Amino acid sequence: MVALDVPLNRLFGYGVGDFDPQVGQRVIVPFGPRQLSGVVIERRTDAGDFTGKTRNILAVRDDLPALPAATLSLCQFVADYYHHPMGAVISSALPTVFRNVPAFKAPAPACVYYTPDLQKLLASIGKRAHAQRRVAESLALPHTPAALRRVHDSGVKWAKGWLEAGLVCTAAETSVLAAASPCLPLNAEQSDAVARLSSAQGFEPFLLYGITGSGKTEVYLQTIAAVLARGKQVLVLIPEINLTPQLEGRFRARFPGVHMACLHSGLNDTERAVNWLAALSGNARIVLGTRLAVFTPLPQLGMIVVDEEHDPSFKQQEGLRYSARDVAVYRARTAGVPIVLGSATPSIESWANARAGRYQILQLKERAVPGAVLPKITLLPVKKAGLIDGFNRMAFARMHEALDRGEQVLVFINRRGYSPVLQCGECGWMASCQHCSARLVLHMRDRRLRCHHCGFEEAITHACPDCGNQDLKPVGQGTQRLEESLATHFPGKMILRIDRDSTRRKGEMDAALAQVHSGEADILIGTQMLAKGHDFDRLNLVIALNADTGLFSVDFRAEERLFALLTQVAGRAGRRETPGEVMIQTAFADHPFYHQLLGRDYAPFAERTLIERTEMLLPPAAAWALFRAEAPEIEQALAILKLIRACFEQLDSNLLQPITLNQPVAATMVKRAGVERAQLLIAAPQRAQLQRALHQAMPHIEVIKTGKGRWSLDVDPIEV
Ligand SMILES: Nc1ncnc2c1ncn2[C@@H]1O[C@H](COP(=O)(O)OP(=O)(O)OP(=O)(O)O)[C@@H](O)[C@H]1O
Ligand SMILES: [Zn+2]
Repeated sequence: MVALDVPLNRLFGYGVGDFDPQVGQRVIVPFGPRQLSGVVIERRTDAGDFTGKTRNILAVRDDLPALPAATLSLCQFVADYYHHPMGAVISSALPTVFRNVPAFKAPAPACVYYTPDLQKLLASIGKRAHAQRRVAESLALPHTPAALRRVHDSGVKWAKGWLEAGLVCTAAETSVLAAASPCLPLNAEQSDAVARLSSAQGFEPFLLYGITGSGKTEVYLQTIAAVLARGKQVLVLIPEINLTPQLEGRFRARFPGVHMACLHSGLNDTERAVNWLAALSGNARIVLGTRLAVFTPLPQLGMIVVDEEHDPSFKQQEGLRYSARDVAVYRARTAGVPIVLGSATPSIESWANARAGRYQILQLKERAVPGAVLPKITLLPVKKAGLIDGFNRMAFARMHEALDRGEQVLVFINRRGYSPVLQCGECGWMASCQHCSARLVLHMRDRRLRCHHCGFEEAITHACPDCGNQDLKPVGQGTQRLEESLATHFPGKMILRIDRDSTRRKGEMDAALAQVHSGEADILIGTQMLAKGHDFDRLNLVIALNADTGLFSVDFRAEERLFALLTQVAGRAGRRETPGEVMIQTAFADHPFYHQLLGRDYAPFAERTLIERTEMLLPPAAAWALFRAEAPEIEQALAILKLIRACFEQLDSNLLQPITLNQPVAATMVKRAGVERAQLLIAAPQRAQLQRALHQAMPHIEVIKTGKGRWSLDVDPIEV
């Protein structure tokens, strides 16, 4: 029986022919007129049902060793829990190259070049051959071919020449032992955490609840050292943001002799496949990756770390809608290994688990750098009259002071583009997307109006299409407008805007961060990309604009997210000896949310939120499944959901009894990318009850005729 990535929720039977495929092996099979790559899930000796028309497999691919049973059963759990076809789950768990029919040819293993005697090497190079001398000097430290090419285009060619001349050596990338960055002497809380984590036996889930800058990373590093010393592999999951290089650097510096494999979207398909195979073979001892890495086979898994466990990017929002954090916890349990979920603002789900005693709490209450304290938070009222280009006067005053002291300032606004609305001053018309129920965002630099939901764009209109008025005004501000106005208020200061538009191309983010670290940049304007995880030395003042937008959302998780985001943003300030200050501009200074934020203590907020959720029967006090449907017309989408709802109504009464069946409703943003959307929420007090009902209902739901529409299921949705 073979699992194939086709939209049918079943396995497919094939004959073995002349092959001897093992369970977990990759095979090529005929499927209609096509050939597909699949994975053997089961071998049956009773050919009973399959004689006659059964076709044979065409090939067994040995580019991929058979997947271990643990990986197959993890995929099976995910397929069952998220109600997704097994073939599709396996396919998404595998690196892309193994989803294709052709065999994957792994490139020769990367080596590094270095010189044992730099003086001798330099002596062999002409004084004026500056480029060659530069490459030679770089070889004092081991360089991979790719790194050498960055030094100079001909770097590798020259290194090969010197290799032949005996002036340069090569070594396998992993065997080079540079000096490890020293372990920091831990404070009492950190060493308690490391002690408890490294002595954990079997499945033990921990919540590492530590304020920003409390040295959670150092706790991971020293715990990982202990796990590696026992000969085990470690899986480290991090959110889908541009933090990987920084974190990767810290890990590599600490464990220079250890083979570490990264798995994230910054790698090409070949690199991913090579790293993944290194994990599977056991060669890679540390796997550091984003969401998808949770499926990486690790034969000697000894511990799982989920950093910033509250981050929404751990949940995939399309196709296989899994939560990598939840899957990681399941994986740790079946593998019988400890798992640590780290955050300054744990998800309310994990908070509830810790409160219920299911997770052990390890708390870090102090900032790690001696003398560093949490920043002071001030709320600045936004009264229209008093604002200068959107800023309270006080904010400007503080910015001047900080810049005069030679420090950096971060202005945080979670909105890219120039302004979110282009409006006609006469009739009130606003530029909207033709395909979505959304406004078009003005991008001044390239004079375009863009939809941030579907990617639609058009040239800026110069006259109102409704009344012909030529006075169209940008309303509200985004990062680009902020950049423009700050440039006039702070002439001569280097302003660096970091958002998705300014870092689209490869290397742009690294270059920007380098400018922050070198101190070149004075004012940073950033969206949430810059809010998380970065460790800057000279940043003591953070100003957050427009935070209120998260406060009045229909999504019950909006406050939780805003708290996490503002805590992260605030956490960038004052990470060294100088105390930081955070100013949040708000029109709702009396809102209980801000009171709790001012307390800089997440616990009271989490407690209040958990009580509210329990009273209102919201997750985690209930289990949710959300069916979404989309169709050209909203009525069609609603009709599909009515049919789905009917499948639940027909369940046995004991299955149906604990279930709350809501009515299908239009989505908050009805139209998106040209289709209209609706949703149907199914709830139950417990996950198991919800799962039983889903398992009974799904076979009926899968055969519903959907006409021009389609539906999808999101178990444990994080956006509603
Ligand atoms: N025991 C220690 N003594 C001195 N400095 C430390 C210690 N532990 C960590 N640090 C330093 O403190 C700073 C913050 O640590 P780290 O980045 O690990 O914090 P974090 O808890 O992961 O923060 P965040 O949640 O904001 O990402 C780093 O510069 C780190 O080198
Ligand atoms: Zn659109």
